[in-house]
Amino acid sequence: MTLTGRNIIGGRPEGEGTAFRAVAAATGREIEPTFHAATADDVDRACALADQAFDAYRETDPERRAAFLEAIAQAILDIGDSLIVRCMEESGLPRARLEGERGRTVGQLRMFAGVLREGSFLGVRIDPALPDRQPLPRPDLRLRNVAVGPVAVFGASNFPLAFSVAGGDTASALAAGCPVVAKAHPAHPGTSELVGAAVAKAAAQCGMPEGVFSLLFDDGIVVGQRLVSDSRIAAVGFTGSRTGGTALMKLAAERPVPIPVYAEMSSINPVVLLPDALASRGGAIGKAFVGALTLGSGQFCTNPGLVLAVEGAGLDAFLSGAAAALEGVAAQTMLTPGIHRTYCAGVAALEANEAVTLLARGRGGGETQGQAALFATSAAAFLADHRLEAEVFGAASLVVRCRDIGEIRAVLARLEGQLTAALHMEPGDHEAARALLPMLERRVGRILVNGFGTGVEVGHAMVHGGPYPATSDGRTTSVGSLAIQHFLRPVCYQDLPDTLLPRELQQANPLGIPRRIDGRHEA
Ligand SMILES: NC(=O)C1=CN([C@@H]2O[C@H](COP(=O)(O)OP(=O)(O)OC[C@H]3O[C@@H](n4cnc5c(N)ncnc54)[C@H](OP(=O)(O)O)[C@@H]3O)[C@@H](O)[C@H]2O)C=CC1
Ligand SMILES: O=C(O)CCC(=O)C(=O)O
Repeated sequence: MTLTGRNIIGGRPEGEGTAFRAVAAATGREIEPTFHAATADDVDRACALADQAFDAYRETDPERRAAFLEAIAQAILDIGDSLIVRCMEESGLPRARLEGERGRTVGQLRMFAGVLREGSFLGVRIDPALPDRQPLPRPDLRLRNVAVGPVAVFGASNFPLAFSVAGGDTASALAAGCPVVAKAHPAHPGTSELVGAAVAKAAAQCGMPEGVFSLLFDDGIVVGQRLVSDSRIAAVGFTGSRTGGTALMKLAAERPVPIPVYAEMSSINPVVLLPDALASRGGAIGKAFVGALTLGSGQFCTNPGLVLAVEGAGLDAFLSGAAAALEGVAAQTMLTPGIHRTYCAGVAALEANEAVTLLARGRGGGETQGQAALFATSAAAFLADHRLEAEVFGAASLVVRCRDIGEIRAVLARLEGQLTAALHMEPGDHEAARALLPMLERRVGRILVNGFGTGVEVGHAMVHGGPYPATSDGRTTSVGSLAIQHFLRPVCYQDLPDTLLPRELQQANPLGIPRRIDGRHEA
């Protein structure tokens, strides 16, 4: 497909706004074609069409929406290798990673098709009338979840496929019955147009209303701000920086009608190395840790940015194993010049901190490449300096040397909300781990053992979330089937005649979906 460089509004390429070009991540050179940022009129039209599409789209049969999601998945695969090639050029990410990410994107869309067919996302609850109840009769009460309305989705720079135009937020919003207006990340506009055209093609094939999906470009923040401020937008999905996410939360909260922003933001993902694990395999954990730290140049919100351990021979073995592995790691191209600059500034700030020691660095590289780095400090210094808790987005991590488990607890108690926490343990560490679990449950969305949080599994039991600032709303997840809850809200129907009820609530259960009757699952 030839790129047009134009927004996709109601299925058509449109727009003559400010021109900009994509930049090749590896060279910093501009790439063809010229893209056009959405104007105020473009944003208005995309939102108006989404609003017009909403009522028809939200009442489409779950089966039709499932077929639509599957058609999007197929249309993305049908783009073929040109999608991977363009994405490699724009993001600097390697082929194998992007092919895997495409598989995840397609898998995610298909998973939500399965969620629609299974039906429990509708959350149907029925409390049948009790006309003879004393002292008062009970009315007939029937609850189902409905779609919230048009959703604005912000593509993420670090996952140009799985967290972007047809990524998790778009898949869950479309599954819920919400039209989507996607804002392409300016780091990969060509990839975004290719995927956006695939979504538009699938919408046309499946006879969906034209406003069900639009894609808008911008190389600044104005389009995103207009979108979040538009009265027809009912919710926002975002993956990116804490600065960007909190700015959008503020904007959404200040609207005449405030709306939820589901932002997945910063996390340093503490890794706790417990004593027996360190004693028995400290060096091997160090090597595995470097693999997780440097994957994708560390540009993951699940990157292990903080390591906590009690001082001793086991920690020394971990550090030697990690340093030896890190010194062999080549510098890797980072996603954008801005992300590279921010990473270098974060590393420089750690280097300049007198309480921090540089333990090892990866191999040096070119102007756009991130050089991995491992630092250490004491628990006392960490507790005294809030700056050491800041996310350095890239392959840098800080080891906090603790005198005992009590200091590990003290550091964990200080941490902000996180996406993940990892515990490395042997059976002899179980008691120590048990004592840490309640503290971790309060602070993180996912607790894992003998591994690292990078590479989130897409499934039904996944939580990719966590208390603020990991996300704007720790009650939910942005990966996995539960993410559909972002874009649903419950409505109760009291004493409606059966013929007026939506089909999922009708007495005969014509859709054959799981329901709770009087608090119990229907047999
Ligand atoms: N923890 C994580 O998962 C991630 C963290 N980051 C962090 O974010 C930094 C920048 O990376 P980036 O991916 O561009 O993330 P940003 O949060 O800066 O941007 C994400 C998207 O939001 C838009 N945006 C940002 N701020 C606003 C605002 N105030 N109003 C409206 N829209 C806004 C951006 O537009 P535009 O780009 O046009 O300005 C972009 O489309 C990284 O260096 C890293 O520190 C990044 C990715 C993931
Ligand atoms: O580790 C992953 O697979 C997902 C990471 C993520 O959500 C992010 O970096 O934004």
